[in-house]
Amino acid sequence: MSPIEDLPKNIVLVGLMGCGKTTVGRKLQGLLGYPMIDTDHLIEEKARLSISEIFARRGETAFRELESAVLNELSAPGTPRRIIATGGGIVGRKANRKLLSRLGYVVWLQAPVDVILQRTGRNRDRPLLQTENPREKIEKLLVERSPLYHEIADLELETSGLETEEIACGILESARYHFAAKP
Ligand SMILES: Nc1ncnc2c1ncn2[C@@H]1O[C@H](COP(=O)(O)OP(=O)(O)O)[C@@H](O)[C@H]1O
Ligand SMILES: O=C(O)C1=C[C@@H](OP(=O)(O)O)[C@@H](O)[C@H](O)C1
Ligand SMILES: [Mg+2]
Repeated sequence: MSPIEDLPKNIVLVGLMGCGKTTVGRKLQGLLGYPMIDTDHLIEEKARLSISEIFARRGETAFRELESAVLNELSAPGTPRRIIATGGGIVGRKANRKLLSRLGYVVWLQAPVDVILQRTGRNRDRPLLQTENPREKIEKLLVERSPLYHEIADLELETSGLETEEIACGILESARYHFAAKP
């Protein structure tokens, strides 16, 4: 596989919780050997609290403020190219969508609701899903957010049934094609 350095932009992963942004981001890092950043991890470092603690102690609005602040920092000019995994709700704000579009090649990772439920049911670190009916919540978020992901996506990828390595390789192949077609 040829190196990513020929790609002119970051790779940005968006999509609902459990679609594999963090995991595929790590896989891309492994394949390419250059840094992967997860906005949720930057938020946790900044707040010195876990995502669940931020939601519990400060509320979702405070979390969204931190998320926008981190995205602004990542958008500063002159930063080296990276793989950026985002939190599923980052597309909620219009200003964030604008920054994400500018930041890189945006990949929307998708999965059916059943698969998302299965993948996210393994742990309790997603406060939005700590409800009586997580399926209903995922369905609602899917309806609300799908047009927002679509608005900024350069690539839309269904991930169910695919290994994370296959997804990462597919992203690289598509990104190369995209930038070759549009230098
Ligand atoms: N393509 C995949 N196939 C199987 N399991 C996956 C796949 N992508 C992610 N997972 C698993 O689903 C869970 C959620 O993945 P994660 O990367 O945290 O998603 P996100 O960051 O989009 O919320 C993790 O346990 C991860 O190992
Ligand atoms: O969809 C959301 O609003 C959220 C998704 C989470 O990230 P992942 O999509 O990586 O799970 C995390 O940012 C937070 O729990 C809120
Ligand atoms: Mg994640």
